Amino acid sequence: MQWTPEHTQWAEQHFDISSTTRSPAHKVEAYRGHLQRTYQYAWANDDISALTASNLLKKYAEKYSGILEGPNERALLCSYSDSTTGLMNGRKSENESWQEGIYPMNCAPDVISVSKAGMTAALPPTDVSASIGSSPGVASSLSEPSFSSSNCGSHTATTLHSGLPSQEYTASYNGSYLHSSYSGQNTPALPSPHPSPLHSAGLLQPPPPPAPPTLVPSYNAGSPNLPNYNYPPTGYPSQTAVGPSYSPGGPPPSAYLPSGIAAPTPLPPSTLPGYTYQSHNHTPIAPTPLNGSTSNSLKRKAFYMSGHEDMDSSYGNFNYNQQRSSQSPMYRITDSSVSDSNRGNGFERNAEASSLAFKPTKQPLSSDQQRKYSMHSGRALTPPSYGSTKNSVGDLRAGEPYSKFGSPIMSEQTEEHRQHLSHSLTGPDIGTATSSIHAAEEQLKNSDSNLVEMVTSEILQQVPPVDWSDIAGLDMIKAAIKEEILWPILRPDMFSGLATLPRSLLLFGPQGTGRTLLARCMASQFGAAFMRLSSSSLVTKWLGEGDKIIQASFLVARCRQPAVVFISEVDLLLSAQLSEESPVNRLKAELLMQLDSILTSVEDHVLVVCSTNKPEEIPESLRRYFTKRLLIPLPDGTARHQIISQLLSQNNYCLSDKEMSLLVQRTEGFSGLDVAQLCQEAVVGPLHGIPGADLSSIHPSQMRLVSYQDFDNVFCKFQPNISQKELDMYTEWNKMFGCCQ
Ligand SMILES: Nc1ncnc2c1ncn2[C@@H]1O[C@H](COP(=O)(O)OP(=O)(O)OP(=O)(O)O)[C@@H](O)[C@H]1O
Repeated sequence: MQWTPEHTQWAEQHFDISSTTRSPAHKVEAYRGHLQRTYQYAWANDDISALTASNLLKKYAEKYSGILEGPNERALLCSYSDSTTGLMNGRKSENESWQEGIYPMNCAPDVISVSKAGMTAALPPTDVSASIGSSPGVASSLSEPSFSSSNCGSHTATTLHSGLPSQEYTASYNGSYLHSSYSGQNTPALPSPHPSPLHSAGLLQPPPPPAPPTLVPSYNAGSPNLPNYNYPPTGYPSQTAVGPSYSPGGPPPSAYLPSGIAAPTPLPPSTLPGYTYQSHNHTPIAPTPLNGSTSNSLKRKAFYMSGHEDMDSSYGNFNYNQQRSSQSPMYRITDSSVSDSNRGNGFERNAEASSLAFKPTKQPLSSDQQRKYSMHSGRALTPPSYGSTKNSVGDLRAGEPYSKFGSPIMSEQTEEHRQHLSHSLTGPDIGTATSSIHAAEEQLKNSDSNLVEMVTSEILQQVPPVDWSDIAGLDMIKAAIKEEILWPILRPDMFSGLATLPRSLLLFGPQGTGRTLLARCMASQFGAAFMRLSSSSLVTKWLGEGDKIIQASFLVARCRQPAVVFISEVDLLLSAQLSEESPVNRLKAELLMQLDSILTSVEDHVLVVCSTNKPEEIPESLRRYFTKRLLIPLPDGTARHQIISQLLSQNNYCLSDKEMSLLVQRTEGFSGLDVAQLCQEAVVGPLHGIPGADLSSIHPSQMRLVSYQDFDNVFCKFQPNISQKELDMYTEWNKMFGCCQ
């Protein structure tokens, strides 16, 4: 239809558009003017009838006059701005402060560049249905394919947004930055086929590609001591770019593809020069609290199953080998005095063995090593401990008597930790966390010192840090953990929409599939203390004082927070089969009490990770204690290949591609642990047949290479330990109660 002067007259009868002042007293007029222009724009450019346009104008004039004249005028303006005008054409009011406060793209690049991981705050309305506790990041990343014309995103676009025309600005474009609560008011979607003037003017261009991540948590870059640390790069392509979730005028270049939340990257340590995270003034838009983790999971699955090679660099398979900063505390293993075997690639059996809880013969690490590990694992993303009094503390590290305990702070790290904390925790968090620590310290002082000492030496683990790349396969699980556990805890300010932070996690599935590795990895990523409680030890060896041990462990965890408490075989403690007289009930009651307090506490930074291979034993009423329940399956072919390659890379071997494929085939149904043990048996094959006397003098280079025959010889010792029936049971349980199908 044609624009005629009558239209202007009509509008003038409805709005006073003469005011040009911006004083608060004229805000109503200014805003009305804005609305009028906005609607004119849409009206003049769309095929709607004059009558419809008039009705709409009238309707919104009434609606907005109510808003504008209300007591919370400013807030309401902010809340509704994008959902109406944004939907129209993306234009904003000339009112500067309104623009600053609202326009999300101003802050998105900042947030993105800070996270270096492609986290977008944009959540299209299509995703607002998911649940609290589910990751907005997932939603954002999975819904991004509305830019379906892009090479990387197209595969998901068709499945997830098939209803949306590609290469077009749809209503979801402008609304996509809104938290669901912003769109509570029904707004007519008057699609504008025209790009925003800001776009046209080039004011909303995607930011330049962010600098390559420099704070990626890995620690062997360039270290000559860790030549075999990482998996072959093929499985873990590097992160190429992150970008905002829009692209004016057409499909974004692939480098700007919205790629969702990438691997959590350590928050920049305070020591990094030029770090300006705290300095930007934009408040990130609260991501949408999601309902329905299932939909998330399905999206994630679709994402992963539809050729994620193109995109995984910015998602689950973030390559930690890239661009490591020597200044990041995660990479500070430069001291050659720590042997390779202690560097912790997750495949180090000695390290594994040394981490068994309650093992009295465990050799504690030397104090030097302890300090190194605490430096590495303890300062990755957030400080392992902090407090107000420098030098007021003893360290709860292994072997230190309780009498030395005053506070969990390692004195020389205190200041740095506090600075870290100011980056990772914001606002009141800092105060509350510190006060929570002090409270825990007081309690600990009144506890049985022998018990505390036992806990700090046996349960508080001094194990090498674990990187995501140490864990073969499990891409979806790793992505879910990063998005739904790590990020919300690391950046609570960005996840304020979540009613509760996910603080407890149940990893269920067959044994030996890497659940402990995952828990250790989480601790490493958090820079958290890692505490490992073995339920079987608690209910056997420590039954008499098991409840006190649990209590003391959580107390120490609070003192050492951030901390990850890992409880293996938790079904033994929570089983529905326990008789009323069973002494295990005391342990169960104590554990539930501790879980309750962790779940309800806003100040504690303690994550509880439990594992079980009998999830069905956990009574229904207790399932709720686990905010997330993730099935950790047997490794698939690719993961088995990675495990074998990784383990063999520490030896001289000779296997053709065909033989390797055969090994992968023959290990079908094996757990990761089975595969690891098979390799360990096979690699000693060349030693067989060498006379004992010669063994002491033989040089490694004189040994024959490990061959397929060595594997063949030991295969008979290994059988898949798990039946198809059990696997089906896990799948069923996962379907009913799991969070990641
Ligand atoms: N996905 C994996 N990637 C690499 N190694 C793995 C993986 N899964 C298992 N392993 C190997 O198996 C060993 C045991 O793994 P882990 O202890 O984490 O399993 P788990 O599920 O906790 O088993 P359990 O419950 O029996 O203790 C690891 O040290 C590692 O060598």
